[in-house]
Amino acid sequence: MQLLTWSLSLVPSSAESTQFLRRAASTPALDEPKQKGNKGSSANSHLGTYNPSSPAARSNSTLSSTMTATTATTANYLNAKLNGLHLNIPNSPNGSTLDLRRAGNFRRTYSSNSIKKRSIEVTPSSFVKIRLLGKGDVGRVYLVRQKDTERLYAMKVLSKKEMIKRNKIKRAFAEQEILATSNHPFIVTLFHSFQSEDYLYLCMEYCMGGEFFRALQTRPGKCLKEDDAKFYAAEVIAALEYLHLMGFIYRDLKPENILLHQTGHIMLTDFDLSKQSLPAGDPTVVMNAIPSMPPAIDTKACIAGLRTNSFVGTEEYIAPEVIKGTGHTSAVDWWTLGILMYEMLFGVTPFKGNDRNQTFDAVLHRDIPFPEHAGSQTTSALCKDVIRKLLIKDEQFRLGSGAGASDVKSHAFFKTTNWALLRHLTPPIVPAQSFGADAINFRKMQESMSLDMDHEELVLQQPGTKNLFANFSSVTLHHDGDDDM
Ligand SMILES: Nc1ncnc2c1ncn2[C@@H]1O[C@H](COP(=O)(O)OP(=O)(O)OP(=O)(O)O)[C@@H](O)[C@H]1O
Repeated sequence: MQLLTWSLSLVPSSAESTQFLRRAASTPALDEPKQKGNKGSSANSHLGTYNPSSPAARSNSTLSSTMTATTATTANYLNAKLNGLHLNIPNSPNGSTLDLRRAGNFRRTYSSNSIKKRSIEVTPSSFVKIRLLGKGDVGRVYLVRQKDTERLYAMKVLSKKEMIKRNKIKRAFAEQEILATSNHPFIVTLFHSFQSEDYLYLCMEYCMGGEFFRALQTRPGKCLKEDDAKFYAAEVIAALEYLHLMGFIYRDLKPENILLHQTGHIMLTDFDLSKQSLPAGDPTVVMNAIPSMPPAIDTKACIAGLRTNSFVGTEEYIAPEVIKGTGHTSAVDWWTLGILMYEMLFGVTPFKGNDRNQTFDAVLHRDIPFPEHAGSQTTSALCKDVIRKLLIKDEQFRLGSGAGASDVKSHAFFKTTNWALLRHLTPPIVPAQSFGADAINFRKMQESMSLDMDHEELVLQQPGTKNLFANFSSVTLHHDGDDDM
C-alpha cells in the first residue's frame, strides 16, 4: 500500500507508464508527456568473428595513432582546464599527444581545440536516405549517403511538430550542444546540424555495428565473459569520465544507447536526457587510491554544483535517488554502470520485477541477487565487489561519488585495464564489415527505393527571434584528421 502511494506520487501518470514496458524507452521528465509505443530498433548488428586479414583488422591497425586518444582527449581537455598542470600519460609509447599528429597513420585528433565550427555547408538535399536505422519518439534515424562525397552517415531527423507536442524542444537543443562540444573516441561524432521548416537534423557518424543491446542478444545466454564485460565497462567509464569533465551528467546509460563502431569500440549516443552544469566546475587533483599510482583527477568536482530533480532514466536502470525524487547528481551514472555490468554478465538486470512498482521496490530495498545456480556465469569476487559498490543505494557512499571516474578506475577489478591503450585493443565483438560495403556496392539498387530529402529546404533561423527553434545551431563541424579518412 505504501508502495502504491509513493509510486503514484513520484512516477508519471498511467497514460505515460506504458512506455516502461519496453526497456529501451526512456523515462521522460515529469513535465514531458511521452508517447505510448515502442522505440524502433536497429537491425544492423552484423556481428562477426575477428579475422586478422579482414578490413576490420586493417582498420584497427590504422587506428594505432589514436591509441592514446582516450587519455589524450581527457588530458587535452584537462590541460586547458587545469591551466598548465602537467599530466603524465601512463603507458603512452611516447607520453605525448603531440606525437600522435606525427604518427604515420593519423586519422583524427581528440583534443579540446580540434573541432572547428563553421557555418553550415550542407542542406537536406545534400543527402540520400538509404534505410531506417531506428526510431525514437520524436524522430527517426536514417542511414544516409552524402551525394558529393559518397560518405555514409546516421541522420537523426526530429519532427518539430512532435517536439512541440511532447515538450521536447529543450532536450533536442541539449543533445545538439553535447554532441557539438564533445570530441571523444567513445562518443558519437556530430558532423552537421541544421533545420528545415519541419525538422531538425543531426548528421552523425554511422556506427555500423548497431546497438550493443542487439549484440548482447546474439551472445549465448545474452551475456559476456567477465573479461569482455570489463572491456566494455572500461570504455563506458572513459566516456563517462569525459562527459563529467565537460560538466554533463549522461543519465541514460543502457545497452540500447551504446552503439558499436565498425572497429567494435563503443560509442555512446542519445544525449537528450543529459543534463549540463553551467558553468562546468574545474577538476581538481586527488591522491590515487592506489599509492603506487600517480595522482588522479577528481571529475566529481566538475559537476559538484549540479543537482537535478527531473524524473528521468529507464525503468530497470533508474537509481534509487531518482525514484525518491530527492534530487540526483552525477552518481546516477555510476549506478547505471553497475546495472550495465550486471546485465552484461547475467543477461538480465538485477532489480527487474513483474511491473514498475515491483522493480522500483527492488531498486530501493533489495540486495543484488547474484545468480548462483548451476550453469550461471561464474564471476570473480572482485567483479561482484565493484558491482556491489556501484549499486550502493545511498549515493553518498556509492563508488564514484568521491572523486568520480578515478574512484571507479582505481577499483582492484580494473587493475589489469590499460586505460591509455583501450582504443588500441581489439574489442571482443567486431562487426562484420558487410553492411558498410554493401551500402556502397548496392547503392544504385537502394537508391531506387530510397527517399531523398530534396523537398526539404534548409532554413537558417536567426537566434533571438520568436521562433521556438531559432536557437538550434546550424553548423558544420570539422574534426582534425577527418579529411584524411
Ligand atoms: N550513429 C548511429 N549509427 C547507427 N545507428 C544509430 C545511430 N544513432 C542512432 N542509431 C539507431 O537509431 C536508434 C534511435 O536513436 P536515438 O536513441 O538516438 O533516437 P531517439 O529519438 O533519441 O530515441 P529516444 O526516444 O530513446 O530518445 C538507436 O537506438 C540506433 O539503433
